[in-house]
Amino acid sequence: MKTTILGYPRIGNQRQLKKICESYWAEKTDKNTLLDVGRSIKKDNWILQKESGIDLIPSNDFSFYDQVLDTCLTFGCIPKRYNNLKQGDKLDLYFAMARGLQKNDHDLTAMEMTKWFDTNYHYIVPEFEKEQTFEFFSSKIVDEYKEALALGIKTKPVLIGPVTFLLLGKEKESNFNKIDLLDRLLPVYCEVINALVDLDVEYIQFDEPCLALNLNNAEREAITYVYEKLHAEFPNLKVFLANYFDCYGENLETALKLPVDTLHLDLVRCTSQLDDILESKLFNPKTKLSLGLVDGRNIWKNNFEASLNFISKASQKLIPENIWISSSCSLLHSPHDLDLEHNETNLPAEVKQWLAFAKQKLEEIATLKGLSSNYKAEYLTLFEENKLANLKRSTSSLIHNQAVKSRVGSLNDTHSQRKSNFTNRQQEQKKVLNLPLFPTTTIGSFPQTKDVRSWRLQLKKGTLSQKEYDALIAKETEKTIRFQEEIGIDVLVHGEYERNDMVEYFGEKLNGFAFSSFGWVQSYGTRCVKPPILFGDVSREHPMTVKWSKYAQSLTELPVKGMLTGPVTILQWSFVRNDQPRVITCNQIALAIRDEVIDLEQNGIHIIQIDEPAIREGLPLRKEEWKNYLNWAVKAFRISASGVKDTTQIHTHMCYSEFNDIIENIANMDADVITIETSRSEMELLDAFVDFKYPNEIGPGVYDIHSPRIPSVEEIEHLLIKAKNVLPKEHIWVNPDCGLKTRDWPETKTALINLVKAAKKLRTEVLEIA
Ligand SMILES: Nc1nc2c(c(=O)[nH]1)N[C@@H](CNc1ccc(C(=O)N[C@@H](CCC(=O)N[C@@H](CCC(=O)N[C@@H](CCC(=O)O)C(=O)O)C(=O)O)C(=O)O)cc1)CN2
Ligand code: MET
Ligand SMILES: [Zn+2]
Repeated sequence: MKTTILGYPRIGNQRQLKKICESYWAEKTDKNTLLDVGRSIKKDNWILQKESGIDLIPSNDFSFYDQVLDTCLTFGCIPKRYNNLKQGDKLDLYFAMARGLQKNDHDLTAMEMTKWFDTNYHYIVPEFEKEQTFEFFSSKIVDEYKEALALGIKTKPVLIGPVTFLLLGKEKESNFNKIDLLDRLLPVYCEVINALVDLDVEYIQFDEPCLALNLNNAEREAITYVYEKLHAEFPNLKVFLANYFDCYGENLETALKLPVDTLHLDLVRCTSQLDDILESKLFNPKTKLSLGLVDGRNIWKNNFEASLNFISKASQKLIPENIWISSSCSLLHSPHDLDLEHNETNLPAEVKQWLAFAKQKLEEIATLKGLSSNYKAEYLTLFEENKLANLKRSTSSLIHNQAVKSRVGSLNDTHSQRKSNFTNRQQEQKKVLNLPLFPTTTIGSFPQTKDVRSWRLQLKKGTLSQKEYDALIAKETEKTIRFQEEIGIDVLVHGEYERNDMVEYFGEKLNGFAFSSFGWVQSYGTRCVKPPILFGDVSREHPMTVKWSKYAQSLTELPVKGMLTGPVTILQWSFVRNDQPRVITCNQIALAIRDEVIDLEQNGIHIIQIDEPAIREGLPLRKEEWKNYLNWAVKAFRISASGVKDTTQIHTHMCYSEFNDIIENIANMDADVITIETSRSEMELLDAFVDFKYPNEIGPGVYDIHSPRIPSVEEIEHLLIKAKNVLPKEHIWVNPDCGLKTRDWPETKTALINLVKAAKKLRTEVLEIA
């Protein structure tokens, strides 16, 4: 039996990669230093895995920005607008594709970003056209293999499989099917593989998580075609085929027939799959199985007893040499190292002993191997420790709160129903709010500058008192209110300066959560989150946001929007307990948010935004399970939003989501106003709302806040006219795609001034026509 993992976190255990990349972008660091930091992270990761007892260590799981963007570069899939950069430095081209480039005589938009399956990780969306060609453009995968080899480690390079790569991409023209590009892409895959085989590569891991989705026949046939072809071309290459995040489902038959060396199973997400495979007539016992037993998506200690049961089941049909013990998916989605955590207040020792981060997961994988070996005796203490920790968790008094359980138990339909329907509410709200046509607003956060973050750090260290900290935040909030007044925004926000993150902040205020100090997980590029750890029943002890919203409202006559994170998003972006159904946990959060909404209303806040950017991401990968999820997710949002008067306007916000498949459910959330991300796709994401005749008000984003690029008045106006042509004008709001926290002030100022100008121009035009 051997151990492996599918990938390791690459941001560095102190977020070294984030810091160096951001410094490089700011032209404060040179390229060599950047490359050095990259090399040292890779080296540390490889050595750590080796020392932890991982037998087959991945390479090319490192990335300076995103693994899908890396794949685009590997195969020369570079949109034409970057052609002028192709002769220059490849890393600069790469970052231009990721972030856009507005410098010298360049003005290039970034490529689109979207969610990686059901995770909070965002990948860069490949762009394909009908005449798309491919070439072996970047040798990163080969270079990294050599880099590890030089350290004496023969790795398993990781490559996104060609079918998944194509399916993740976007057809930029409507007259072809991207899957038909396979004939042009596959020869280039062969070239890349050839280069690796020339270096004596034994294993290549092909990630094909599209196998967890509902595929059509053509797509399934593409899988067969690819792996038969690779087998014919490279009969000695060991193909490690990785599916994860769900079962193979109706793709299992296809997978079992493939001439691959190893099939990887995510046994965390899909526990039934091992039986299905072992009992299948199609299963070739010479095929190795990689048992994904250690959860790459959550932070609870593995249950060794349960894992050993899987291993022993597999051992009845397979010789030990044909069994891999592995992580369920890449550990990219896990925080680095629990050993760094020493803050007892945030992470009590009792909770800490239930957890395992990436480094600890390596140890768990090695221990599972030990426990399945002839040296089992040496590992029995670890087994007993694991059993005890899991037992303690299941019986801990920290977890249960009877009052919360009974409140959730007594929820009924009135809790998820506003007092009147939207049309009535809209009339009532018009009377009290008195907003112009095309009202302007922002999504909530304003620049989280280095200063703001350093105040929080100083507060944590004790070098700033709470009072001093609050005074600084108040000043920043006031500055932001004044700025919005000056430039003519209609519905203001307070700026969210008091928050480290839109989920972690609420976690900190709610009972039932613990926090890490260094548990960073990459969300996109250099941006990371520290998901709070939801271990017990959730309740709200005190109001969480009233103080700052009330303060901001006291500064101005204009309406200030209250700002909350919705229950589904808090659930989705936390590490959630796995001892009860998610719907129950979600309803607990929904009730806490509902109480907060009511408190805001009672304190004079008449517009309240409940962000639900993760509602789409939480969708199960297989359509069969959508209905159930959408029912409870939409209901949880409604529970949080329905405690208020008709005159109180509820907003929601979503970003990086495709809405086509779920638009009916989005409408069913019945928010008075929804703001969505649409600008990178040139309003394409609006189509779903138009086709469905979305009944409520809507603010399609007209400023791509994930890029430092500043949109011109004309560009914004162009997008607004697009919206005005397809939506009733009384329903349209004007706002950026998402919050401004990742932006700097100079670009924010110019962009928002342009945004207000564009809205005003449109108002005048409409009035002139009328
Ligand atoms: N949870 C979550 N998921 C999300 C989003 C989101 O906002 N939150 N937005 C979407 C896009 N994803 C994003 C994810 C992260 C960030 C982001 O800005 N993250 C920050 C960290 C935010 C944070 O937790 N900040 C803390 C800690 C800040 C910090 O790094 N402090 C320094 C010290 C301060 C300094 O001097 O720089 C340190 O600890 O070393 C704070 O403000 O208190 C970053 O990576 O830079 C943005 C978008 C989708 N998913
Ligand atoms: C990822 S959605 C972000 C919403 C939040 N209110 C903000 O403006 O930052
Ligand atoms: Zn957003």
